[in-house]
Amino acid sequence: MKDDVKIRIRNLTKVFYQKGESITALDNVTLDIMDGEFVCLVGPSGCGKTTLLRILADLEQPSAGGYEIAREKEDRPLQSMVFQERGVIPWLTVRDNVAFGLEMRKFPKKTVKERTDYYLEKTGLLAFADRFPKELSGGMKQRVGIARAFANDPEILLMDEPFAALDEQNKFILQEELLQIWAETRKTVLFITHSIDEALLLSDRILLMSAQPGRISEEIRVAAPRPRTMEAIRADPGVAEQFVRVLKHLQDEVQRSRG
Ligand SMILES: Nc1ncnc2c1ncn2[C@@H]1O[C@H](COP(=O)(O)OP(=O)(O)OP(=O)(O)O)[C@@H](O)[C@H]1O
Repeated sequence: MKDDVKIRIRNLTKVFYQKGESITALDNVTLDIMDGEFVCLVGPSGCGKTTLLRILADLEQPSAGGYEIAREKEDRPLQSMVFQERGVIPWLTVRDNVAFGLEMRKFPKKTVKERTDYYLEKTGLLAFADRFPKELSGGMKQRVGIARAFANDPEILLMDEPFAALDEQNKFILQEELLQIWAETRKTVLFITHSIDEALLLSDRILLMSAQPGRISEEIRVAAPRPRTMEAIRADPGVAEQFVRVLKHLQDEVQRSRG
């Protein structure tokens, strides 16, 4: 694989069969994601975003085509996934949730503690390390999922609308925390969102998908300088133009799929 390509997707097609009908969720998707790139997938509901992530997470098999994730270290998991919900294990404390992947891989106790503490601190969870998920707010639970994903030190991170269920205030805080951790680790991230603001704040590149069957129909490079804040993004005229472009794309695709 070319040096700096982290995820290479070639002619990926996924067809689901249900009750005698076939649904083409992904149609011939070809795409390279570079090492350390933050890419957001945006598209109308049902266009195949989650299907693409699930294939890259090895939870679903492609019908045709394939993908490759460049491996840098042998002892790393290929990918960690952060979901909108269901991301925490209810019977484990916050600390044990974050340490889970590392424990499974049988790292020395000292390494597990150091790495767990580091990400607990980064996500503001150190003081809550001994609590159980039912004692946490929605925002804190999402922090646990993020801390665990980064602590695992995977080759790539896959995030499926991790902030969608949070209120605006919490969402802004978590988005900026995520950006800080990402800036330190420079993990390759593929992130699904329905929020144009979120995509513009986080991404190096936004991939716009067409309504079913899902294809990548356009890409937008977000040139705004980093580190970014929502205030700066909202005040940037270039970004405002890109907002309108993404919005128009979504409106056109929704119209097309209805019509
Ligand atoms: N296991 C499955 N069996 C049958 N059809 C499926 C299955 N999983 C997904 N689909 C169909 O594939 C299409 C793409 O679904 P997917 O969940 O990937 O879309 P999405 O873009 O993530 O949608 P949303 O934005 O609403 O979450 C949809 O039509 C969906 O109904």
